[in-house]
Formats: sequence, structure tokens, C-alpha cells
Amino acid sequence: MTMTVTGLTAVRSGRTILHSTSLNIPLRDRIGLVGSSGSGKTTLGHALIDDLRAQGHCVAHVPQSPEEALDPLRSMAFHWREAEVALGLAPDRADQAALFVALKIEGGDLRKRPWSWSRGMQQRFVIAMALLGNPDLIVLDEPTSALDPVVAAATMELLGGFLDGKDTAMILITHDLGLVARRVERLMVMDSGHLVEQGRTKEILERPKTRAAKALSAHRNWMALPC
Ligand SMILES: Nc1ncnc2c1ncn2[C@@H]1O[C@H](COP(=O)(O)OP(=O)(O)OP(=O)(O)O)[C@@H](O)[C@H]1O
Repeated sequence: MTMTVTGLTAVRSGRTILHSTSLNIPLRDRIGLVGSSGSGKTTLGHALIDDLRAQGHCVAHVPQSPEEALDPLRSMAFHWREAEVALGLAPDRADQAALFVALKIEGGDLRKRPWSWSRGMQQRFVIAMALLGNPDLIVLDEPTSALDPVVAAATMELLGGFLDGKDTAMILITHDLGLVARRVERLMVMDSGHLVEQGRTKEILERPKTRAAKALSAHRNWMALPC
């Protein structure tokens, strides 16, 4: 199955911030959505999520920092149950345990509130919640920018390991080419509200065609970076 969106646009305060964009997202695809700050990545991410949900697809969203997803006054168990209820799922200890082990948060105390967990664990908990119910697509918007580089890389490894062999497609929105270079098969490059280039990651990083892609890949050999 391939998810398709056609002619997505967004206008804010009379300004077009996303020009007509159409995309095909096959299941299992791993895509990096990159571009400079203000190029329209988040706007495209939101438009895509709304459109695919309206079509009946199950699409999960992971925001930039765990504070955006977790209420500081509620326990982690409460958040988990809320996510299950939102998806119409009965409590399933085995499912929960599998996700917690995959994301290495099985040691976390669910009776505690978010601030008792480290930020890295909180964000992995948010990712685990997003993976509940095996979504068709998970969209992660700068999911590791609030984490240190080592924890960020480890989080992406754990997510990649969990998704291996699963149908869930992934779109990773980021400025951090080092984070996506080895983790996604395809890149989409945004510039001034336009999707200006898309193709295989290696091809775009080594032979960028557009000004935006050239700017992103300049000065560094991203494919050679260790993380
Ligand atoms: N509600 C809004 N009203 C007016 N302008 C907006 C609004 N939301 C976004 N914009 C503008 O639209 C453009 C694209 O914003 P967007 O957040 O999608 O970019 P981005 O590539 O995700 O940026 P960043 O990497 O900094 O998060 C920016 O110029 C932003 O200022």
C-alpha cells in the first residue's frame, strides 16, 4: 500500500507558506524531510498528517520535546492509558512491555510523573506511545533536538531497530543531516514552502541539484559521519 497526498497547501496571515505539494509514501519507507529553518518542514508535516488522517490512515506524531506531549501533573501510566483510549485499544500489557523493551524504558516507573524520568526516557516514552497500534506512518518533528547527541543517536537506533521489518513508514523532520544520513533511504528537501528535491539519500547528499540541497550538504561528507 502507498499513502498518497495531492495538492497540499497552507496559507497563514494571507501568505502561502506551503505551495501545492503532492507525495507518495509507500509503507515501510524511511524518509528524511530536511531544509533550512523556516523552509516549511513542520507545515508540510502537519498538512500531511491532517490529510492522511482524513483519508482514514493511522498517523502518529512525535513533537520536538516531550513537554509538548506529556502533562507534568499526570503520571506516565495515565498518559499511556490515554493513548490506548484514543486509539480504541484495550490495555495490553504484552504490547506495552514489547514497546518498552524495544525503546529501553522498561526500568521507568509508570506511577511517576514525567519530570521523574530523564528527558531521553521521556522522549522514548512519547515515541513508544506513538508506535501503539502500529500506525501506517509515524512523523517525528525534530524528535531529538532537545537531547544530547549521544542520547539522540541511541534513540534513533532504538526506533530504527523497532521499525525494522514493520510496515510503519517514517518521516523524520530535521535540520540534522548527520542524524538522517544513514537512517533514511529517501530525502525530501524543502525551500521557501516548496518541495524542491527528493530522491535517494546518498544521491542527494553526494550530487545535490538544487540550491537548498547544495546548501545542506555543503562542507561535510555526511555519509561518512559516525552517527
Ligand atoms: N501560524 C503562522 N502564521 C504565520 N506564519 C507562519 C505560521 N506558522 C509558520 N509560519 C511561517 O511559515 C514558514 C514555515 O514555517 P515552518 O515552521 O513550517 O518551517 P520549518 O522548516 O519547520 O522551520 P524550523 O526548522 O525552524 O522549525 C516560516 O516562515 C514561518 O515563520
